[in-house]
Amino acid sequence: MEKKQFKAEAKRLLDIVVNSIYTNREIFLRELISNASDAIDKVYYKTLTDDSLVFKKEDYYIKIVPDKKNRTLKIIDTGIGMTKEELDENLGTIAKSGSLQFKKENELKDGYDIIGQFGVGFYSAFLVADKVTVITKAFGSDKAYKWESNGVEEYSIDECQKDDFGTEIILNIKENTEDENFDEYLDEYNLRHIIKKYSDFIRYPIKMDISKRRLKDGSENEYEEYVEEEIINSMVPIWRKNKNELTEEDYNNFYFEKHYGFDKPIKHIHLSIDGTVSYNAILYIPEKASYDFYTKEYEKGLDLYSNGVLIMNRCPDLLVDYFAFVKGVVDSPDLSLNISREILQHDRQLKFIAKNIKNKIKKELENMLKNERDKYEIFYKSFGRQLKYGVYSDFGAHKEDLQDLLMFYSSKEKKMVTLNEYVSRMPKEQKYIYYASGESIEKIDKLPQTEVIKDKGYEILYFTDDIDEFAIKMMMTYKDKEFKSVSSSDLGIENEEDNQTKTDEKENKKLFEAMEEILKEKVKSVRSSKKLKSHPVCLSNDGDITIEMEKILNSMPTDQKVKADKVLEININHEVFKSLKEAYENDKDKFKLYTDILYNQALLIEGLPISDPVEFTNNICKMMR
Ligand SMILES: Nc1ncnc2c1ncn2[C@@H]1O[C@H](COP(=O)(O)OP(=O)(O)OP(=O)(O)O)[C@@H](O)[C@H]1O
Repeated sequence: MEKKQFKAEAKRLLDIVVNSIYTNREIFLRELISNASDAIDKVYYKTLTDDSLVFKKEDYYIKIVPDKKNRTLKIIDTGIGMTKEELDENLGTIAKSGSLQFKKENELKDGYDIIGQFGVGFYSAFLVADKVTVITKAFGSDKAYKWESNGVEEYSIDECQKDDFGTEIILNIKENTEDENFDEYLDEYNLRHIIKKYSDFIRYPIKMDISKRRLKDGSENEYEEYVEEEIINSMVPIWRKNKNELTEEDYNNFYFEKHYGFDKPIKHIHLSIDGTVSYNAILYIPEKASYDFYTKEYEKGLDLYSNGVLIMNRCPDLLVDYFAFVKGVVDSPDLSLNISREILQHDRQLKFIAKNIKNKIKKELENMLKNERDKYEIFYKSFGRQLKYGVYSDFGAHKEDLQDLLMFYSSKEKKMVTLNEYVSRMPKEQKYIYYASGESIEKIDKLPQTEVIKDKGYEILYFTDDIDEFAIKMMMTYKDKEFKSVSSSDLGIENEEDNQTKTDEKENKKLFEAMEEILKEKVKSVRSSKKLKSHPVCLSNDGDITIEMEKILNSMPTDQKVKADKVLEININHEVFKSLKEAYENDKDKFKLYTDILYNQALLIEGLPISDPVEFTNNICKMMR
C-alpha cells in the first residue's frame, strides 16, 4: 500500500487563516503581543532551569512603536528569539506552533502562562499589514536573521545585524480603503485602547512612547511637545493577587475601571479555585440597577480571560439569567479555545465554572441576608424583581435556589420579611400564606378584603411588583404551605359565623340572584361576605386568575385578554345592606341603581376601571337628589 502525505496549498491556507478565522482585525496586536510574552516566558523558564543564568526583570519587556510617517508598526520583544531553522519552521509552516512544542518538551504544567498553541496567530499580522518583516536573534546565538513576506507569494530569510537577542516585528500597515481605516493601527490612542482591552494582564511590561504637552520652562502660555515612555498594561491582574493584599478600595477601583457601573458595588466575591477546572474570578454585586437593566438591551455576562488574555467581553454563558446583575471577570487556563481564540470550542469547562459561580453567588446572597440584613434590603430593592423573575422562569425550575432569597412587605411587621420568617411564626391553625396584591403598600393596607385576616391576627404579605403573584403561582407552596390571595372567595378561615353566613345566604338568595341578573356577565355571582367588617362591598375571585393578574395581563400589548371570575361580596351587616333590601322589596329602579353603584365601588376599590364613569357619577347624583 502506498502512503502519501497530504499536500496543502500554502497560499490558499494563508488566505483562509488571514481572512476567515478572525472576525476582528484589531486582534492581530493581541496575537503578536501574546507571542512576545511567550518568547520572554521561554527565557524565564531557561533561567529557572539553568543556574548559570539570571533573569533580571527590568531587561524583559515588549515595546510597541508606531511610525505614522513611514506607516510602520513595530512590536519589539526581548524574548528568546529564533534561530534560522526556527524561523523557517515556525513562520514558514502554517499551524506549526513552536510554543506548543516548547510546552510539551519542557513538560510545563497547567497554570504556566504560555499562550500559543495553534500556530496561526502570527499570520493575523496580514490582516493589517501588506508586508511583515521579522528581525530576530536567538538567545545564546551570535547571528541574527531577517524573515520577510508579503503574505501572498513567498517568504525570504537572510542574515542581518541585531545587537541583542529578541525579536522585532515590523508591520507595513496597509493603505486605507473605502471601508477600512488602517490609520487607526498607527494611532497612539487607539493602540493603547487595544492593548488595554486584550493584553492588559500580560505579565511583562508593554511599553509605548507617548506624545505629551507641557508648559515651557518659565512660560505661562507657551507649550512644548515631548515624548515619554509609559507602561500601558496593568500586568498583574487583580484576581491573581492575594486577597489579603487587596483593600476594599482596590476592588472598587477595578469596578470603576472596568465600567461595571457608576454605583459602588455592594459586595465583591474573589474566587481562586483549583480543581478539575481551575479558575480565578472577581464578581461584583452592584448596589443599583443600571438604567437598562430591566430592558431587552441589557447584556448580561462576565468578562472571560484565558491566561490573562481577554477572550470575550460579557460572556453570557457564565451567568444564569436570574443573577444577570452580577458583573466581573473569570480567568481560566483550562478553557478549550477555538483557533481564533474568539469563541470556545465545547463548553464543558464553561458549564462547570458557570455552575460553580451560580452557587457562590447564591451563598454570598444568603450570607448577606443572614448577617447584613440592611445591605441585603438595599440589594433587594434593586434586584429583588430579577430574583422573582427567576422563580417564575423555566416553569419554576429554579425555585429551590431562590425561594429563601425572596422578601415581601409584611402587614404585621411593617417591614420586609422572608418566607421562612413568615412560615415560622404562623399560628398552628393557619392553613395558608396570605398575600394581597396592589399598586402600593398604602393602597393594599386599605383593602377591605384584608380586614378579616388581620382580625384573626394573621400576617399578610403585600405584593406590589407585577411579577409577584406570577412567581408565587409558579412556586405553588413554600415549606408545604400554599399561598392564598386575600381576594380569593374562599380564604380557608374556619369561622363561627360560617353557619350564620349560610343562613344569610339562604335568606337573601332571591336578592343576590336579582343582583346577579342586573350585573350579568360582569360578575360570576353575588354572595354574602365572610371577610368584610366595616366596608359594604368588595370583589373576590373564583378560580386561578386573580383580579390583580387580570389587570397585569390585560395591560400587556397583546390581543388576548383574560378575565378573572369575579364575585361581588356584600357585607350584610352593613347599614347599606338594609337600604338595599328595602329597595329590593319596594322599588326595583332604586334596587338597580344601588346594585350598579355598589358594583362600581367594588371596582374602584380594586383599582379597576369602571366602564362608564359618567353613568356612575349620574347615578350618585340621582341618589343625592
Ligand atoms: N516574538 C516571537 N519570538 C519568538 N518566537 C516567536 C515569536 N513569534 C512567533 N514565534 C514562534 O512562532 C510560532 C508560531 O507563532 P504563531 O503566533 O503563528 O502561533 P502560536 O503562538 O504558537 O499559536 P497561536 O496560533 O495559538 O497563537 C510560535 O509558536 C513561536 O515558536
